[in-house]
Amino acid sequence: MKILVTGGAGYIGSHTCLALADMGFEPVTFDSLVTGHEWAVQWGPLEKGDVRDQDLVSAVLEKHRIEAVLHFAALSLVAQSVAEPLRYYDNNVAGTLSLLAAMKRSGVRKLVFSSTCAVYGVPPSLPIREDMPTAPINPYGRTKLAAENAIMDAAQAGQIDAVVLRYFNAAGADAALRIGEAHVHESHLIPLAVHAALLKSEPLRVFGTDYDTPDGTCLRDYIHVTDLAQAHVAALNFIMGHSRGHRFNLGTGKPASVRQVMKAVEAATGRPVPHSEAPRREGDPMSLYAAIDLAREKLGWEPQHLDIVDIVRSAVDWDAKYTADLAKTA
Ligand SMILES: NC(=O)c1ccc[n+]([C@@H]2O[C@H](COP(=O)([O-])OP(=O)(O)OC[C@H]3O[C@@H](n4cnc5c(N)ncnc54)[C@H](O)[C@@H]3O)[C@@H](O)[C@H]2O)c1
Ligand SMILES: O=c1ccn([C@@H]2O[C@H](COP(=O)(O)OP(=O)(O)O[C@H]3O[C@H](CO)[C@@H](O)[C@H](O)[C@H]3O)[C@@H](O)[C@H]2O)c(=O)[nH]1
Repeated sequence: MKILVTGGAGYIGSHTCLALADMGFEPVTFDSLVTGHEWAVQWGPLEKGDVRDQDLVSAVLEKHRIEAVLHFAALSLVAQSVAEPLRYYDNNVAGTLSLLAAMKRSGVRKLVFSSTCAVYGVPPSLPIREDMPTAPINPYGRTKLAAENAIMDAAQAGQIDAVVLRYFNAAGADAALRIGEAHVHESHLIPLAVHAALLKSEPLRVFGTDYDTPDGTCLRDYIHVTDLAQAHVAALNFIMGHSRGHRFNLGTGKPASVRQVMKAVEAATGRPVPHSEAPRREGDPMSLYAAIDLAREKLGWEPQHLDIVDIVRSAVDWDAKYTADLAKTA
């Protein structure tokens, strides 16, 4: 079965292509390479293009006789979305609407969408369940919620069948290190902390040390990218046998603070993480971690990587491999 993976040249999309191929699916990546990498597309063809190009998406759906779409393609950095909101609305909301129109034109009904825990904003209680109110506090989260709403309304109207996956913080890399996180403008905590420990970058800035959390820093739910990829395969199998719209959280359910992540990086690298304390970052909720009972029950999915040190170690191993590869090609 051929699956279109928009954003398949990106971090989570490429790991999902790997998981799809392992399970006998044929992933076809559709990606503009705005933040993705051609080298990450290893398990099927790459069709270069922008999801907002409706004619092209429709032609690709028909050329490959695609049966379902996994839609990862998006801009996804909170701080960048605060600075460039219209670029985010255009890419993430107009992009999703255009994709939905192309699917309708080409008769493809099944969709799995990458959403985010950022749609919850500041949750009323923890852990976060899917039926809690959505009230995103940054433009990125609002674009993802707008796209979700369009998808769920189309599903409610019987036009598509869709699974919306709200992931928490993706981290780590493929165990065989074939692919991993390689954002050109890196802003994520784990890779930045690893680079700081290895003295490849400036000291880490800890954004906010006065939150009402056990150690004053933000809590997040770091989920291994391979567990996320497996969840997409489970979601695809689920939606092939179900109709209408469904939403699931994907996390570990276990929170880690910024300081705990720094300790994990120290354990994984054997080096301290040089850092400074900085003001809170605009758009950051204090604590986000998931209730994952629904995904367990309906998708039959269970995260396998629960130890933050193991997750960080996987990121460290990938960083060493990627750095060595870059040095070879330099
Ligand atoms: N990384 C996380 O922790 C996280 C958490 C929650 C949700 N998400 C969501 O998961 C998805 C993937 O995130 P990621 O971390 O792999 O990001 P990424 O930047 O590595 O991957 C995104 C991919 O989409 C492509 N893309 C972007 N806009 C496009 C467009 N208009 N047309 C075609 N291709 C386009 C990029 O080139 C890139 O390959 C995103 O939708 C993001 O919002 C990520
Ligand atoms: O240099 C840094 C970078 C981050 N942080 C903190 O680390 C935590 C995690 O930040 P980051 O790794 O940037 O992830 P998030 O801002 O939580 O966003 C990620 O996780 C979201 C889900 O929570 C996704 O929707 C987004 O796409 C993805 O970028 C936050 O408390 C940040 O304030 C720092 O203290 N210093």
